[in-house]
Amino acid sequence: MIQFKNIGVSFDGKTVFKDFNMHIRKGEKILLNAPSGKGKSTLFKLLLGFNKPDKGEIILDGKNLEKNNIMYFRKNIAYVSQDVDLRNDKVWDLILEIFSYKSNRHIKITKDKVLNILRYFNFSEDIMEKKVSQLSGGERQRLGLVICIFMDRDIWLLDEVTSGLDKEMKEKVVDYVLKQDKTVLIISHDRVWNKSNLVRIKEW
Ligand SMILES: Nc1ncnc2c1ncn2[C@@H]1O[C@H](COP(=O)(O)OP(=O)(O)OP(=O)(O)O)[C@@H](O)[C@H]1O
Repeated sequence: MIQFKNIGVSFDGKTVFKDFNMHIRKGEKILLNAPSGKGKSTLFKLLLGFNKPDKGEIILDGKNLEKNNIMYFRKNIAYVSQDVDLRNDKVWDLILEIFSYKSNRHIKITKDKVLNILRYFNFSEDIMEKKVSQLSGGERQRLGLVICIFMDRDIWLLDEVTSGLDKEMKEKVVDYVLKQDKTVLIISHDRVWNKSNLVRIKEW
C-alpha cells in the first residue's frame, strides 16, 4: 500500500537517509523505532509531501508521489503532530470548522458522536466550551487524536500521541488505535506500543 523505495535525504549536507526502504501493507500498525534525529518525523513529512527526498520513490496505492498528486496522498492521511497545533477556538467551534473544509465536508459529525468519543478518552462534556489554549498538553494531544478519528482517513500518522498521558490513558489510546481498520505509523518512545503483537517494529 505504501512504499518508501531507496530514499535519500540530506539537510545542509548532513545525510539523514542514504538508502531507506520500507513496505507497509494495508491495515498494518508500525512503530518507527530509531534514535532521535534519525528521521522518523521526516518520514511523515515525506509522505505528506512537505519534504521532498533527494532520491528515491514514495508510492501510495501504486501512485508515485509527485507534485500533481500530492493531494491524493494528503486526502488519505490524517496526521497528529507532536505539538498538536490547533487554532485557539472553542473546541466545538474548532471541530465544526475542521469538518467544514472541502476535504472533510462529506463527513457527517454530530455533537453526540463527538461527545461519545471524547468521553471514551476521559474528557467531560464541558470540554466543548473550552478554548484550545485552556487545554493541557495531554488534552490537546487527545483532542488531536479524536479529530484524526473523525477524519476517517485510511492512513494515520501519529507522532508521540501518548507522551503526555498517564498510564491508564496511554493504554486506552493504544487499545483504540490497534483495533482500527487503518494503516497506522507510530512514532513513540512509550513502551506501551511494544506490548502488542499487532504492532510491527521498524528499526534503523
Ligand atoms: N527542514 C529541515 N531543515 C534542516 N534540517 C532538518 C529539517 N528537518 C529535519 N532536519 C534534521 O534532520 C534530522 C532528522 O530529524 P527528524 O525530526 O526527522 O528526526 P526524528 O527521528 O523524528 O527525531 P526525534 O526523535 O528527536 O523527534 C535532524 O537532525 C533534524 O535536525
